[in-house]
Amino acid sequence: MLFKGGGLPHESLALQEKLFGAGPDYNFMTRIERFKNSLVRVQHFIRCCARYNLHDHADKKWFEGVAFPNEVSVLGPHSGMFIPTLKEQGSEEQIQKWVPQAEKHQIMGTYIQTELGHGTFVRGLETTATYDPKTEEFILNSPTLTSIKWWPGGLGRTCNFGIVMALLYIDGKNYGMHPFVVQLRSLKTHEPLPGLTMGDIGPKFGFDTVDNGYLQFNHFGIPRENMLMKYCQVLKNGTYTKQTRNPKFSYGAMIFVRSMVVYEVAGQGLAKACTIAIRYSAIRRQSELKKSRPEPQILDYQTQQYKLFPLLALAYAVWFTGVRMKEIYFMVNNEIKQGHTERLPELHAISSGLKAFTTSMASWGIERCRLACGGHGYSAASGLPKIYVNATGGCTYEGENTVMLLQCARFLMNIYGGVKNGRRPSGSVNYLGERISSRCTLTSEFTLKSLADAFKHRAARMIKEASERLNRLQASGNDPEDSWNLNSVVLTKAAEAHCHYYMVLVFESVVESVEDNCVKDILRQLCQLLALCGIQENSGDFIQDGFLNNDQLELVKQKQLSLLSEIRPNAVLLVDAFEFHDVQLGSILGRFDGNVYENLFKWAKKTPLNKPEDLIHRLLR
Ligand SMILES: CCCCCCCCCCCCCCCCCC(=O)SCCNC(=O)CCNC(=O)[C@H](O)C(C)(C)COP(=O)(O)OP(=O)(O)OC[C@H]1O[C@@H](n2cnc3c(N)ncnc32)[C@H](O)[C@@H]1OP(=O)(O)O
Ligand SMILES: Cc1cc2nc3c(=O)[nH]c(=O)nc-3n(C[C@H](O)[C@H](O)[C@H](O)COP(=O)(O)OP(=O)(O)OC[C@H]3O[C@@H](n4cnc5c(N)ncnc54)[C@H](O)[C@@H]3O)c2cc1C
Repeated sequence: MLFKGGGLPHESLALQEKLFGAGPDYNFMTRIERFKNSLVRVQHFIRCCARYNLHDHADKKWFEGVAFPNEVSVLGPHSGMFIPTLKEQGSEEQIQKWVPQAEKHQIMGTYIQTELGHGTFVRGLETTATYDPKTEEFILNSPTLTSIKWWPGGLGRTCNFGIVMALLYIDGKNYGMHPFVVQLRSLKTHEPLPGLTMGDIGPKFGFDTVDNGYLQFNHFGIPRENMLMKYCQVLKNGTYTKQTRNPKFSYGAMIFVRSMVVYEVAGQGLAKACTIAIRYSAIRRQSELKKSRPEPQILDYQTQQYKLFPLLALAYAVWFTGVRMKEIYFMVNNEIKQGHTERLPELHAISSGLKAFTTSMASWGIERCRLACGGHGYSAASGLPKIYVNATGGCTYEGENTVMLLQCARFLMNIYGGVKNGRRPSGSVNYLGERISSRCTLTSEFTLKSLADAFKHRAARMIKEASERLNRLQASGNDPEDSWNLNSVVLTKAAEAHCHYYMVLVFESVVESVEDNCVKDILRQLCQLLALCGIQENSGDFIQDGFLNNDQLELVKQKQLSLLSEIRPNAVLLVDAFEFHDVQLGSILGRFDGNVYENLFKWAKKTPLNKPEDLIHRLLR
């Protein structure tokens, strides 16, 4: 049970539900059918929560994994953003009023921030909420075309409530972005309320089961009590008060989801893709290794191992890092609730950095898994296209990845600047205060410590150089903003190096904590492979300052190749250990029983194009 903790009982419960275990095939549906099917599942899921007394969020998550395999349902924005924002930004009274209704799904909400003209630049959003002390209302308005809200999940058709991020105006003064609870649709008729123009934004790359929507406000009034008032209040007479706390608290929902995405999206998506590709590679036989011998399993080709085993190692690394990210989020969030906000900047930086780093790696990795499955990987029957289109959304939503790396880099530059002025860093950046050795200690043993040290050296050097380059750009006459932009490629690479080191370190710590020697040895091999591939793929970074020499690089290559053979006997077991049920994988290639060909044939026969259809028949006759 390296992975699951208490998840299995809830998965088994969910699998007993006929609708979840053996529903209609997603691949043969139109977008509208996919959406409707997901809504039917949502309703059934809600009934199951009541029937099985599922209140705990983690328990529901296990259930959801079976109910909505490899897709986001409209419950995602509701339970992942609407409810957490109410809880984090609402006053006690507001929490009492809305959270119980939301948890019982009597109201369904979403998080409404992005606009047609701006997503990344939150300070550039234009929707206004103007307080009118006479009516004690906020008047929400979309003053321009670009201010129309665009993208929120569930907004198009489903949700009847939303948290709207808007600029607060009182007496002509702009107080910045604040969250407002807004009823969007009638609880009786489900029609949009007067003053709101709303709908679905149309088909997308993935996310077929979510009605991402648009919303235009036409001087739409909401009661004063609907501004979430935990950190800032507007009194009846229009007086604005705020606690002397970090103004970025209103960005809390984004930190939460970014922290969850590492595990929920990147970790799960890549682990599923590896399960499919590795199981299939053990079933598929092709070509000859030796003359007049049976065709080998394609997993026996070194090149196939070289494609897949580094991704398997990455899947384990991202999974462990995602679990650690969640722990850090809840720990720091608890500290914040008790008034200790010192670690908020670090939480913002590490969640931004890891969200970007892991979703990019997972997205690239899932596509490599698809390519490694040859022709059948290209078929929807592989399940890989669906996993890819949904997971790759994580590179964009909740902060576009480049922008998130730059946020992480901003923190790293602040910390590095502080170190130069004698401050001691702590937490994930404590290594920036250490003396880092300039020569690599890697030997043919490749201890995990020596590998992690190599990544530490790389990150520290790249952060130092990014900082020095920034200073040089300013010293040569550029203003700070231009210097930042002229240095931004270097900055994103420094942030990636920091995240890469963090991931290797997390993996190393997990290996050290394992007591079973056999499991420990196997995980050590994976961790070594992860690190060695990281060194080889970024070898320029490690050689640039003479840290690693050519002889060591040759050793890296040799060890990488020998690890492929060492991992081969355990490869299928290592993906089985993720314990994904066939329903969760949604893949004929990745079936647990390995019965691929027979099921591919059955599946193809069911495709709607094979059914008698008048128009096609007439056109072809
Ligand atoms: C329990 C389980 C529950 C289930 C969960 C399930 C999760 C699974 C998810 C699957 C489903 C997901 C569905 C998809 C949902 C997508 C929802 C969205 O996209 S919604 C839309 C998402 N949209 C986006 O993500 C938009 C992305 N853009 C942004 O977030 C902001 O515009 C920005 C951060 C880029 C800049 O902000 P700006 O205000 O211009 O700030 P400056 O740059 O000027 O920096 C000034 C200072 O502020 C600091 N600081 C900044 N932020 C924070 C923070 N959060 N905190 C602390 N500090 C922060 C910064 O470091 C700096 O410090 P210093 O150096 O001065 O000391
Ligand atoms: C599937 C999906 C679900 C979503 N769900 C929601 C939701 O529920 N609620 C919601 O409010 N929003 C949602 N969004 C919107 C999402 O949060 C935004 O699309 C995202 O934050 C990116 O912003 P953008 O679209 O403005 O990208 P842009 O900022 O326009 O990005 C375009 C390019 O510009 C670059 N760029 C932009 N700014 C900078 C900069 N400062 N420095 C360097 N490069 C820069 C980016 O790196 C990128 O390459 C969703 C989006 C998707 C795809």
